[in-house]
Amino acid sequence: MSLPMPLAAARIPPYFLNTDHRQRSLTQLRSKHTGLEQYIYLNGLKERDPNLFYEILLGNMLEIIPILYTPTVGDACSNYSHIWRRPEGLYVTIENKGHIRQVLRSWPTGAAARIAVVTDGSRILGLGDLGANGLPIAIGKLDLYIGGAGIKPTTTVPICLDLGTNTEKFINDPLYLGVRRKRPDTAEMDEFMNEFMEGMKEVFPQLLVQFEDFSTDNAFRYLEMFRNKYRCFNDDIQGTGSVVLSGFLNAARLASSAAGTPLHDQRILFFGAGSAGIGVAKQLTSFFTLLGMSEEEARSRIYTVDSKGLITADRKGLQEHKKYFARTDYQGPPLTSLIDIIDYVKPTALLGLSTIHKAFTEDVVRMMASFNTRPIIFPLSNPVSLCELDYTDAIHWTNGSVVFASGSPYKPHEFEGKVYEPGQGNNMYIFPGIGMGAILSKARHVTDSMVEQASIALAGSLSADETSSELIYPRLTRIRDISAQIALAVIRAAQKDNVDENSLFRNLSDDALLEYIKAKQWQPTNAHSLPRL
Ligand SMILES: O=C([O-])CC(=O)C(=O)O
Ligand SMILES: [Mg+2]
Repeated sequence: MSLPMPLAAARIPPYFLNTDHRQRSLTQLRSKHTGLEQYIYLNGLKERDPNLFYEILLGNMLEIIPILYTPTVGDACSNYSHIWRRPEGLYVTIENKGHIRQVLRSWPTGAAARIAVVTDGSRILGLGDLGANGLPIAIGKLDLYIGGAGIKPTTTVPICLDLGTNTEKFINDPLYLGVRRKRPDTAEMDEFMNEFMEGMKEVFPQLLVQFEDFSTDNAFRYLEMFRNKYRCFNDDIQGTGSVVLSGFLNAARLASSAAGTPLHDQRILFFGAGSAGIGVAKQLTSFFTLLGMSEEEARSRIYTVDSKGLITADRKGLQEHKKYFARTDYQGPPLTSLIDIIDYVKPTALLGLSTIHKAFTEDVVRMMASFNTRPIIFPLSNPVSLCELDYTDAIHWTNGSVVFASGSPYKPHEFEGKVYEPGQGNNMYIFPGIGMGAILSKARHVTDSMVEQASIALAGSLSADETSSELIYPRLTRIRDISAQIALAVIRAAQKDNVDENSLFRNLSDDALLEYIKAKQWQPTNAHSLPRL
């Protein structure tokens, strides 16, 4: 409602402008008792006053990101049909098949859109098929694009593809917001996805599409189908692959300076062989080949484990995406328990992408520490309630020798007089920079080398202080700077691969280009926000 000025002024409390409304909002936020209430509060603040919302996000990242993003966004998704307040993203449903373009055209900012995060809700974090409740993960990722890379809010589009859900509980919930049907078969879904992607290209010609939290088979399938046709990437395969490679490189450096194990002697055990597990394994092997290893040699460094145990090539009915890393050199009876597998493999690094809470038991962790001076243990499943290992346990059971990164945040921990800081191996360090680089260079596609260079740039971005504190990822408060450096590396890789359509950058020096990228980063205006009347 807009009122004539004198009347409008009369409705603002007389001393309002002399008070710090940002502080008031933070106090209100902190008075909420659960993460979900804080999420709802922030969501309301974003609607009332987006500038203030982003100011608060940028000024308090360590506090706010775990609410908008993992772990609390997991609660927001699980409960979305119940906490829903207002439209805040685009739903494209299976019932829209045949006229998806019209639905896309209803998005208010139209062709100005630059980045869409698209989920079909079928595998939200490690929480499974949440159907139409998946939208908050797309919103959370885009808030990180805005906060972490400086993408302009009005150019972002969160999209939930509502193709039904196989989770009975939602179909039976009277408040469930989605279409009440089971998910379609592959043929029907392919038709839908083809029409959707064609429509996206037509309605939003400048758009980068980030696929998020699709079930494993579909994650690989649509990445392969679309990666050479559209400007797109998959965050769970490529983003997670890239961020974990980066943390692994820094972890291996720390571990090898303690034990002298060179990079090519690492044995890496993946507990979990879904899109993230296999995505990370592929990123690591591809990097090893850059170091001069043969593909065979690189692949032999990797062991994968799923719910049935060590994945071996002789196993019947192995899913397609698991075949590449299936072992051909193990002959005995199937190895099913993690402890037996660790005893057989003697890994230097144990990576968890299983969504099995506390799967890394005391025995497992102590065994890792028994043959590694600095065991590398990354329990990466999200949210925290599904993480394979708590940070405090990791520190205690290894006497502080662990090199640790989890997918969701943990607080620093004091042990025997020393404060240990955990790493967060979450794709949030990578996707904002990949996105910004792809958008600015107008890359036709997101190539493997753009993803790989993002990872190398992140690994090399530690400050002297972060290196001396033995961190493997930079501190989150520096994410805007880090994203700019990653974007620079991504643009250079796009140029080398000849997929850039913005040739202006080719003549700029790295310093000049970095400056340009930073100048492009959107800032909330600091005009003192007035309440909307
Ligand atoms: O969203 C996150 O925190 C990381 C991620 O992509 C996932 O777990 O699916
Ligand atoms: Mg994800």
